[in-house]
Amino acid sequence: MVSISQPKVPMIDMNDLKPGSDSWVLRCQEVTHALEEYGCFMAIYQGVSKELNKEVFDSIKTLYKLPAETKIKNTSDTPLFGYLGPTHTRPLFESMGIENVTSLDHVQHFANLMWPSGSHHFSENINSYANLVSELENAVKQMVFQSYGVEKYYESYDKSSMTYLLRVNKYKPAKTNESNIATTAIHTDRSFVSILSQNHVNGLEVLTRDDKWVTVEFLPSSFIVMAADGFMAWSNGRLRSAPHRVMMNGQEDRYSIGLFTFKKGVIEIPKEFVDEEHPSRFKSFNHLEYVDHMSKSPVYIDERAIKLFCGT
Ligand SMILES: O=C(O)CCC(=O)C(=O)O
Ligand SMILES: [Fe+2]
Repeated sequence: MVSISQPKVPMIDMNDLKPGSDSWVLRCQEVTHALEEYGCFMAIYQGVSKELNKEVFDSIKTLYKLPAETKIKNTSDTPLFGYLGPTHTRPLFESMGIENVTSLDHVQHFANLMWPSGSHHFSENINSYANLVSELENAVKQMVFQSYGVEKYYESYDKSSMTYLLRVNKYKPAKTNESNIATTAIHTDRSFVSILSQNHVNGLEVLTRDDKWVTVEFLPSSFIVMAADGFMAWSNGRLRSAPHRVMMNGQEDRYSIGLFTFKKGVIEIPKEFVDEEHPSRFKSFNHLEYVDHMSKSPVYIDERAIKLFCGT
């Protein structure tokens, strides 16, 4: 019998890593290689306990039961960072955003808008979840910087140098007469790094270098780590900002959570990345200006956006 193996995104165990240990050094290479080849990998990471994970997903289900007039109170100065309701072109999708989610005050502000008379442990849970996932994000950045020999720049990308947006998404199953393709359009993320998790319903697909769609089959305690436009440009194109989309095929609601990170201020392309063999492909740019510009005039939603904004 001929078995055709489906391509899969690489899986990397990100537990118990101490900078400098043998397993850290090995993982640095695996992480960087995965982000260069696929633009993403599946991180097995037990930093978020099963209990916290369950509470967070349960509270998101409750959040989406709120009436539309409450959900639209989730607004932002940056278009696309607040509530997005179902539209004609995207009838299955709803999304809400919590900016500066690593700060408890900001999550409480969001929770007070949604539940003026109290919200149990929503803020504490979401804030802990975001901070725990941000540890994974920081380890990934540190590993990539280290494996490229530019660790001296890591300090400018540590937690205090980034801002963290949490988006919680709900996808309804497609009815038989609805196209399931249009759940989300093919895009790359405007962030530096994106880290995604989901309930038990699959749907995320990533485009490989040879133009094949890979369905991500999440495992327990797993997160998809993606290099996004900011990280790709920082690396002068060494890392891939992976095009992806969501397709709903089953009969159940899908909930996903994305932690999107943005550099406060300018992303400088390290001079070490530019030489005769690797000509400069991107100019230094202000990351939040890029995000703001692209959300106000979204000419492109894939990797052409960053090339248009700061490509050389
Ligand atoms: O829901 C997902 O798995 C992906 C969401 C996504 O691509 C995004 O919010 O940018
Ligand atoms: Fe995305």
